[in-house]
Amino acid sequence: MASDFKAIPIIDVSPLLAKCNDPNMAEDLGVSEVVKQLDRACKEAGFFYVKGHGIPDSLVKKVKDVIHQFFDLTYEEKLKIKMSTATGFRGYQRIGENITQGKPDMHEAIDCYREVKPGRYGALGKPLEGSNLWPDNPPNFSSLMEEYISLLTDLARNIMRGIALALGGSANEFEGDKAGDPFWVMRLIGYPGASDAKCPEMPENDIGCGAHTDYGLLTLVNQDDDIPALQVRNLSGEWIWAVPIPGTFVCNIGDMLKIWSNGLYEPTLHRVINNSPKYRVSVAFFYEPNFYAAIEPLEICKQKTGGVEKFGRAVYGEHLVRKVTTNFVM
Ligand SMILES: N=C(N)NCCCC[C@H](N)C(=O)O
Ligand SMILES: O=C(O)CCC(=O)C(=O)O
Ligand SMILES: [Fe+2]
Repeated sequence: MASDFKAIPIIDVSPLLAKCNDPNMAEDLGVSEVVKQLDRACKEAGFFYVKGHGIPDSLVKKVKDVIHQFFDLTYEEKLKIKMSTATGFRGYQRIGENITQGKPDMHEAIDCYREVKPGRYGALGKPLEGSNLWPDNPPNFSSLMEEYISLLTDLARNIMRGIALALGGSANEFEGDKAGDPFWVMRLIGYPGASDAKCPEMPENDIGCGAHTDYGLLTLVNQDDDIPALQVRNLSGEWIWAVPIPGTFVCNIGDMLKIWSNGLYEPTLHRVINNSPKYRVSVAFFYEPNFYAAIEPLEICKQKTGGVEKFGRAVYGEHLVRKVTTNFVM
């Protein structure tokens, strides 16, 4: 968050996607143009919309439709897939159970993580061990989400190739032991409206999700059309709306990219306030480093920022587990 941006840029990533498996992609003019836009967006806002992403519109909509259907169920039904420490923090959490900056958030959600088999990440990964809990209805809920996760993982990996070039690295900078085996997190979130029947006591301007930054590399948000609710804070502290733009994902960078880029790119504070009378859903997909990735400033970024490391070393999985295990009252 390094500027007083008033609007969030829209980037057509199709030229990047067309060339992202070409070993000479960095020399392509179309790719260079996208890379320039990514660099600017990451420096100035930490947020950007992507269009030309190739994810079918029908899937993007379908995913939100089934989530609306789920949140319309009674608490009793929803609690059949209740999240707990025993489920590896996977599953359904009620309104007010997620805590941000010490205050309960006015949202409900299903949290999902990449599967963690027992022992896979040793003692550190133990709290997240388990498989995701999916609703029974519709019967294709889980296959729909799995298809979505697979497509978004590929898309995020390709956008990260553009970001790697923007930082002056090779396109594969984040492959291998950095994010070649990416962890992922997905939150299916529902925010009651200002006078929603599900939450009649909710006042206006109540916080759907308090101000925070995301934890990993790159987040892709698929939000309901027609309901502005996501806000991003600029340098002066003004909250800039990330209004829904049909056909796009809202993307933002996470905490680990700040370290890898030695502060060239910083995650931006954002929050959610649903003042519309309508119930809003969003799907936040978090593309993250390898669970055990050791994050320290990349040499190329250090050189561009005075040669001194601005941040100490972090392990992504430690950062994630610390957040997840302190996010809830259950
Ligand atoms: N996996 C991610 N990034 N989730 C974002 C949730 C942010 C709210 C959370 N209570 C917090 O305080 O971090
Ligand atoms: O619902 C949204 O638009 C964004 C949610 C968010 O910022 C998050 O879950 O990290
Ligand atoms: Fe977020």
